[in-house]
Amino acid sequence: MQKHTIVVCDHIHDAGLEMLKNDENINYVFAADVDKTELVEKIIPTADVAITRSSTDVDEFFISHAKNLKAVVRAGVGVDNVDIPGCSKEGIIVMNVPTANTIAAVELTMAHMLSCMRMFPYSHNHLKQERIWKREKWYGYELKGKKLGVIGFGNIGSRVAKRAKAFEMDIVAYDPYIHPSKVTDLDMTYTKNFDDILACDIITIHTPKNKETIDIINEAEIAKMKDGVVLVNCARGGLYNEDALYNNLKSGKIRFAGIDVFIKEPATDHPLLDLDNVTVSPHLGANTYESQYNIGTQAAQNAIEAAKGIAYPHAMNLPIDETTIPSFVKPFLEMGQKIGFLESQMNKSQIVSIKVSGYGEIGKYVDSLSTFVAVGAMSENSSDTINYVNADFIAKEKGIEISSEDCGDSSVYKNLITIKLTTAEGTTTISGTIFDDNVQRLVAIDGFDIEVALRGNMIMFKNTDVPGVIGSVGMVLANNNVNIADFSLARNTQGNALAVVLVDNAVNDATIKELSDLEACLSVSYASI
Ligand SMILES: NC(=O)c1ccc[n+]([C@@H]2O[C@H](COP(=O)([O-])OP(=O)(O)OC[C@H]3O[C@@H](n4cnc5c(N)ncnc54)[C@H](O)[C@@H]3O)[C@@H](O)[C@H]2O)c1
Ligand SMILES: O=C(O)CC[C@@H](O)C(=O)O
Repeated sequence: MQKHTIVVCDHIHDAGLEMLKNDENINYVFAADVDKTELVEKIIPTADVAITRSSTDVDEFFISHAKNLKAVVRAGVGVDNVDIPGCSKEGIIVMNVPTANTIAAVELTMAHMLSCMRMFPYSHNHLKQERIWKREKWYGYELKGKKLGVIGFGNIGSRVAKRAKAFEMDIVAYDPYIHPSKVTDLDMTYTKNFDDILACDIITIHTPKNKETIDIINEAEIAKMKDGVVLVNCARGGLYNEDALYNNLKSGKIRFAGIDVFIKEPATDHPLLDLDNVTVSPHLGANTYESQYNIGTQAAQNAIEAAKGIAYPHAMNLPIDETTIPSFVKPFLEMGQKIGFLESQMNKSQIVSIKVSGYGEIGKYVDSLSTFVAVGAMSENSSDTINYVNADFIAKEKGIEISSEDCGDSSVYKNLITIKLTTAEGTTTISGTIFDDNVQRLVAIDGFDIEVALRGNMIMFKNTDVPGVIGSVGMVLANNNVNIADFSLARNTQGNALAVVLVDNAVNDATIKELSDLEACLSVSYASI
């Protein structure tokens, strides 16, 4: 397999860096400490995939130097510093890591809210820095009984609301893009009237930053608020207009504000820092060890999968209109691409055709699905950079016939996809489904009914169904220091059997050859997902 270059543009957890270092197919470049202009001009042109955080803007300058780039992995949630339309134009997939830092941001929001109510950092400094013990100076307010307005009730907003409820606050949530029951089921108030938010004692915001949400709180909105209102922003700078925030903190209309994010960061010179009714933090919402470990490892895993063409988890600019497809379709697209990738490793030869069949509701989406399968199948052995934009075109150029079929209802599974890959050497057919808990499972391989996970290092061993084969396979693997993680077996009516063995580490060609020399072996293939 050719080596893929992954450039890490900002700091991520060491565990993620280790994953990149340890993958023999990845050429890993750590560029977090490189000056940003140098990064873009000298390093980005070599990148197949870039991992970024909020310190690296993926803007016109960046994109114009990204000559080989297949994907950008934003190691975090917010993609407001990524030019998504610009990336789409160049066929660059943008992915984020959506929930890994949710709890960290939720807990920081609670910390700001409590600090605002009790002026905690100020009383702390008074005693610690100035050595003054003046209890009468530090009267605060309680959260209990106060109305909390939550703007944006997604991963973070909804969890802030739950924690605030534990403090016996009354919650009012504004989010026009969710079903009201998401709020009302929690015994909280859902509103479509923004004025209900403005009437709250404390307001916290948890929306993305976009045209609709920039300045969502400005002078006019603040004028409608209660005197002495408290505002918290741990989402993005500029959702509350910064000038309006400053003026109204200064006048006392806003009693206190808790701010983690600024329009321009680093914000070491910001006027808000001069006020003594603000608690600030330098964009620390994601800064817990737990969150950084989760983000770093997930970003690395997603970047590796994207670099190899296996999958693009959490892609935000897929070549389909996501508003027109039901949510159950996206995991099937991702699984289709992985199956295509798996089959091209099991059946290594010139691809002749790919046929995609969909059973159940998924049958309506087989055309989109076939593009994803083609990306997976062609990525393994192609010198071209294959993406969703050029996959069909490159397939045609290579003479690969791609077809798809809506097969109507599935007899056993609600939705099922079957992918048949034909190469100059033969045909491989694999079926897969997604179980309710969003788990991808292969359910048939070359006519054998077998249920296996679609991940890791997989050995597919076909044999005549005679005693002692499992032991011999286990022995060969043990002798070669290969540890078995999972072993699934299936038999057919022709007296043959298939074993799918998941192993902990990569398997070399010599070990596969030893397995193929076993007497009962009909065929053996190895794939790494
Ligand atoms: N400070 C930090 O370090 C930090 C860490 C993580 C996330 N964030 C930021 O927090 C914000 C929320 O993240 P999340 O993970 O909860 O995202 P999310 O996508 O789960 O939730 C966002 C919610 O906002 C709602 N929304 C969108 N437009 C809206 C509008 N105009 N009015 C009201 N609601 C609207 C959406 O419907 C959604 O429910 C993002 O801006 C993210 O970048 C900051
Ligand atoms: O740490 C970062 O890069 C930003 C974290 C956070 O704002 C996010 O959007 O995930």
